[in-house]
Amino acid sequence: MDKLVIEGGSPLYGEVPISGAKNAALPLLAATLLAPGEHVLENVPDLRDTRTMLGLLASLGARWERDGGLVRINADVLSGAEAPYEMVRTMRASVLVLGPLLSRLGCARVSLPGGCAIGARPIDYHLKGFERLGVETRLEQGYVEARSPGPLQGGAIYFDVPSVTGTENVLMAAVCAAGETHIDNAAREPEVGNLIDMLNGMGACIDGKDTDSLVVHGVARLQPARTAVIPDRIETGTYMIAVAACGGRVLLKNCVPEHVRALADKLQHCGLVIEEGQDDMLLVYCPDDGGLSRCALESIDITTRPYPGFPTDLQAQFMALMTLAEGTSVIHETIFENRFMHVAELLRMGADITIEGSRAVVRGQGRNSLSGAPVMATDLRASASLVIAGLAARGRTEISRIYHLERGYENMVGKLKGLGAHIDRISGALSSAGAL
Ligand SMILES: CC(=O)N[C@H]1[C@@H](OP(=O)(O)OP(=O)(O)OC[C@H]2O[C@@H](n3ccc(=O)[nH]c3=O)[C@H](O)[C@@H]2O)O[C@H](CO)[C@@H](O)[C@@H]1O
Ligand SMILES: C=C(OP(=O)(O)O)C(=O)O
Repeated sequence: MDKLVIEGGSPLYGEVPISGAKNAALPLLAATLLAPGEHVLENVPDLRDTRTMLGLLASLGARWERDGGLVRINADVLSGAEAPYEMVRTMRASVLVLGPLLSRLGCARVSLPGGCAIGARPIDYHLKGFERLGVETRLEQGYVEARSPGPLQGGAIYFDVPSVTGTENVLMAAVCAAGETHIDNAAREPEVGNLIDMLNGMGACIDGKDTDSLVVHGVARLQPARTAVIPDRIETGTYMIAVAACGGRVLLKNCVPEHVRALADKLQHCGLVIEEGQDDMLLVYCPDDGGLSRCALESIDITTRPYPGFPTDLQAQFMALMTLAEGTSVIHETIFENRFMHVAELLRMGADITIEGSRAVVRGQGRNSLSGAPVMATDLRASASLVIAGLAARGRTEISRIYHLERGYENMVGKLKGLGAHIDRISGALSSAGAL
């Protein structure tokens, strides 16, 4: 099994380019199923998840080619309407093809994703939303079978909890439904806004972008468009936290400072200096304390919330940071019921954390408190938290099961090496040879 090997203790210096957002690229790729013709997407990150989505689109009949971040997709003829279990189980966001297939073909068969390491993650809001548009849904042999007896009709949908992919899926189903669709308590994440921009560029008529109340005025048809994927705010936040953990001074390029406001506010409280440059730059550094560039970190509490609140996708990374702070931090996870898988691994590195229901109490023991250890990644952001802990720890950390990380971080090893980190990816063959 491939591993990451990190020799911790080096501050980070330099520049890092932020990639396109996984969570924006996935719905944009799915949306290309909505209209025949050639769609062009820019700034598409090359990740395991975007490859899986391109594989899924190809299995539905779409043709695509990729040149760096530029992806051209042509979905003139759809040859199927099914997303099989083998694909959905490796990437839950495969359910995002349900909405476009319903809009284009009036039917779809998509495997239920099931739970994952961070929680049960049902898709009942998606299905209720489709039903409000006149779609009949049933569960058969682990698959959602959705069919519209006639043309889709606009309807009124209220989400009990704002769901990101639920909002995206219903938007894509509703764009060509007759009449108006109202989505209330919709998700306001920037990735939803990116999808709305793409859909409106294709000829859809959606009002209410960036609010929790969306109105879709159904249109007869859509045409392809050219759309750029927004910068990844979770990748941006991960590197910001890494600088806070390791010390140093890093310029983050091609990011949207506004999208990481909740994190920046917490990090500034902890002692990090953050300067917004031009629109697409953030300079983060730990003020110098006698040449070591490793200021003392103050602890602070966080509660995860839907955007613009503190993102659950940065909770694990922030927890790694709080183990290095002076004082106690309470981390309250309100979005997913089981998103503390990283705690057991951080304990192996010397952290002092106890879990009390949906709260983790982190007793920070200062900057030099973690020591390297062999640890195992359990999900995407848990993996990122272990990388941050490993970068800040004394000695060597080996992280196994890194395929989780590769779902969502483009070239993380290369980017960190570019900042001076001592991190390498070693292949399974090499690591077992080393063990002999
Ligand atoms: C591909 C993608 O964009 N993934 C993101 C998306 O996931 P995803 O869209 O799956 O997450 P949701 O926003 O839907 O989940 C929010 C909450 O609603 C619950 N819920 C959701 C749908 C539903 O039908 N029923 C239900 O009960 C979930 O269990 C969770 O407690 O938003 C999450 C929350 O910001 C992020 O962590 C994920 O990185
Ligand atoms: C939970 C995440 O992704 P997904 O919804 O694709 O599982 C994530 O990006 O942190």
